[in-house]
Amino acid sequence: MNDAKRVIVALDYPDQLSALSMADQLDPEKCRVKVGKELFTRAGPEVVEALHKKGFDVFLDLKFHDIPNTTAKAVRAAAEMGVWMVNVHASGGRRMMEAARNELDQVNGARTFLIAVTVLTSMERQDLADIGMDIEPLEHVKRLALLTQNSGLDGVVCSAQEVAPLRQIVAPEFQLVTPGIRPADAEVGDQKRIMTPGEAIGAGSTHLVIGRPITRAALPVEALQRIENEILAAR
Ligand SMILES: O=c1ccn([C@@H]2O[C@H](COP(=O)(O)O)[C@@H](O)[C@H]2O)c(=O)[nH]1
Repeated sequence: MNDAKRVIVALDYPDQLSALSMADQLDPEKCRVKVGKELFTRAGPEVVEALHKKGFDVFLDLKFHDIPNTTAKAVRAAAEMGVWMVNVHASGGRRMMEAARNELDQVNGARTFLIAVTVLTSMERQDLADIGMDIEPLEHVKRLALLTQNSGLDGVVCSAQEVAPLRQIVAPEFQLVTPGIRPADAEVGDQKRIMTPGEAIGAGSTHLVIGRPITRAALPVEALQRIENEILAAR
């Protein structure tokens, strides 16, 4: 694991210009970037291509959740763009995830990581109850992580709070990608299941997805540097 690239900066911007101007302040040798629903819906594949030209590994975070055929073809389209990582929702089920895995394996030369979202880090027990699930987030995350692994995917998105228990039940190479990262002095916002960068690395997160604590900081580069220092100290 290249420790210098543990951080994935979420480029949650409403236009390509803002996203690329943030990217220009980052070093592709030190971090990766994430393109999510807002930016991709506004700017499309062009922004992914522009980030690739700048040398960044791109996590295309579109969280596909549809019938198996539609999801598989969307994953293929992402892989054909050459993204480093793409994701689906694990709650789409085994057949959906297997179809996505099989389709991805047919893309020549692509080595795109395919992972699945378990329970969104913005959700807590009450949110699961609201959608008819009487279960602790951790229990549901464990169940979905095992289903994801058994469906042949490379890892999951989960909270860093779940990393230590998940490490007990998944393979060592299974990736645990964790958003909901908040430095001690950062605003929590809409996230619920959070951890600091140091705690997340200490727990065994493979990659930390961090957006607003960097992109909305008065000095984003300095904010990222503080996070990198915290990560180094926690190793
Ligand atoms: O469970 C999830 C899955 C994805 N995300 C995404 O990560 C970033 C987090 O941004 P912050 O500004 O650091 O909160 C954002 O793009 C989400 O779409 C997540 O937060 N939780």
